[in-house]
Amino acid sequence: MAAGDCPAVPIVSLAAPEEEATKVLREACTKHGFFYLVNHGIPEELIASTFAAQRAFFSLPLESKLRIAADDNNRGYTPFEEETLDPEGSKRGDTHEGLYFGRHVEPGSPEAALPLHGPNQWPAEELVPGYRQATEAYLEAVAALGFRLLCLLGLSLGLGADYFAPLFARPMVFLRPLHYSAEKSDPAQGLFAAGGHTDYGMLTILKTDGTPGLQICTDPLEGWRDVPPIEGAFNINIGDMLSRWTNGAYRSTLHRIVTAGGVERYSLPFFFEPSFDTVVDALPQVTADPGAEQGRAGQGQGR
Ligand SMILES: O=C(O)CCC(=O)C(=O)O
Ligand SMILES: [Fe+2]
Repeated sequence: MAAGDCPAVPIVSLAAPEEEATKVLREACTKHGFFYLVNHGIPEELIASTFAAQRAFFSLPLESKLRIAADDNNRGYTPFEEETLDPEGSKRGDTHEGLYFGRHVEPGSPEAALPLHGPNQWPAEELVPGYRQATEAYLEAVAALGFRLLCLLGLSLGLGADYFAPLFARPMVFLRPLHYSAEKSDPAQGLFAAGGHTDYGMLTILKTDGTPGLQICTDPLEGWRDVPPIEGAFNINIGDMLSRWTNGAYRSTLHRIVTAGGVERYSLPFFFEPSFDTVVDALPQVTADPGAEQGRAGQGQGR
């Protein structure tokens, strides 16, 4: 089957009757590992103000950005080409810079002793007025959306709407605002905006500025195919953790960002993971489709 013949990535609507949304979700997660989400309830103004805040931050001089360089808890700024999501397939680092923000954890609290837990690093208010307010509001809204999706995921797996929430009592969340340069990607030369990888966690809730670039590979024989932006929609994908939880029934699909050049790209991936002490093991009551994991063979690395 040629890449062009692949069925398109499904669209899940939160306004649809629950039974229908659950059915589309299951189909999407077993076949693609990706879906679009519409009627999600996150106001467009909040999304617009969050993107505006990121543009303002990333346009600062490098030394200002480095003042909040990522710390040991993986919170803060990472410069262009620092990250290489597919080290085997890349000749240079990925052409993006980014930031990480998590759930605020008070320094000195028992939780702060855990890896990756701690306070966020915010740019100074006078450097980027309103940055923190917009970004925190977005983080909160998208985390609430994550909890709504957990209900649907539980239903779609026959586990019940309330199965996952207790395992996310103190969720590990990371918002990762990204800024891609206008440099054209060149896969043949090992140059990527973001190299091929799977996400390591449960669920990624991605908003982009509408600039194309996202590609997925569900089967190495089919190659890479575009997942074009749909106005107003989120792109959601399953990570390695949920794939393991479901015995591979829900796929963690390879994806990458390949940019056409001449235009910068901004995106807001949000990584939604269970509490630090949640044990993730294959659920005996969920069975895998034969070959569900076949598209993952040996490319890229998890993030
Ligand atoms: O920038 C994007 O559109 C997606 C980035 C991505 O796949 C990631 O950060 O894991
Ligand atoms: Fe990713």
